[in-house]
Amino acid sequence: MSAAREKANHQISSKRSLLCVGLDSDPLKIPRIFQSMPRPVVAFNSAVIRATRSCAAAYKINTAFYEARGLDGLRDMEESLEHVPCECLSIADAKRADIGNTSRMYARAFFEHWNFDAITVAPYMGEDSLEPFFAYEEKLVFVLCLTSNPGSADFEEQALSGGQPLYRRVLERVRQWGRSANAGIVVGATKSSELELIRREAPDLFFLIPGVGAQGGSLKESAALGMDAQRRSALINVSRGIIYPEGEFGSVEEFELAVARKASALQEEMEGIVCPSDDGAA
Ligand SMILES: O=c1ccn([C@@H]2O[C@H](COP(=O)(O)O)[C@@H](O)[C@H]2O)c(=O)[nH]1
Repeated sequence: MSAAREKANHQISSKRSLLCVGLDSDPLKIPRIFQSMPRPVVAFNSAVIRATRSCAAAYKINTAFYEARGLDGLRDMEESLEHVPCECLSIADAKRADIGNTSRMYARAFFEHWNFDAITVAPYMGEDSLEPFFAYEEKLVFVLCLTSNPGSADFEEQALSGGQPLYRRVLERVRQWGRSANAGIVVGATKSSELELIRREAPDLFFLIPGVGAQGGSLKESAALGMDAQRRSALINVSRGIIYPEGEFGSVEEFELAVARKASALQEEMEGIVCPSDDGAA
């Protein structure tokens, strides 16, 4: 069993939460109080992490928000990763994969250099492009399956010659390729009508479910339909819906309070679904 998967599942059970906080931190959107600090994005991320630590099972760093700023951004990503509590799963939302030779370098970068627990990868180039990621048996590899965006209709939902949609072929293959339970898939929260069927067909995979909040997916449906039979093995990502609370903040503490309120409201919604027998009582 992959250590990363165990770590995530332990967090889900102990925090009664499937919450993955997305650190999609855009320097142009972060509150003014951080702007005058020496490393605004790192200060912002560490405040978000402090405010959400008791509710979050995982943190997802979308690398695009850091790569967009070149070396400064990568330094911020590296330093922010150090603030992610070691008990929580760290996910590099990098959506990589290339010919095997190149994928090995991507896997080394994210799993060895930065030591993320998990990564997102694209299935388009096939088995040899993903094998270098699955070779890290202790990590979790989330393969894009049915994504949350409208463009999922262009390829993922297209039927192959036998009538099966492409995303279901991806699902079938990922189940064969993963090792030591280190395989996962990404399914959008906006695709809740397909989520039930996908979970039935893949009872063993770990699900990463983005698209709640700003993209309109339902938290309750995604949580109820995405978990496995043990009521674990699913993470619901929320990025903008947590990290950018409305209002002006006079201090970091005020900002943290607003973020903590958002995170705990989401955790409370999930608690009764993760632990139904407790009626949500802590
Ligand atoms: O299908 C997908 C795959 C990845 N994402 C990523 O998740 C977050 C969602 O952000 P929100 O602000 O909560 O909408 C973001 O990093 C996306 O790149 C996704 O949305 N859908």
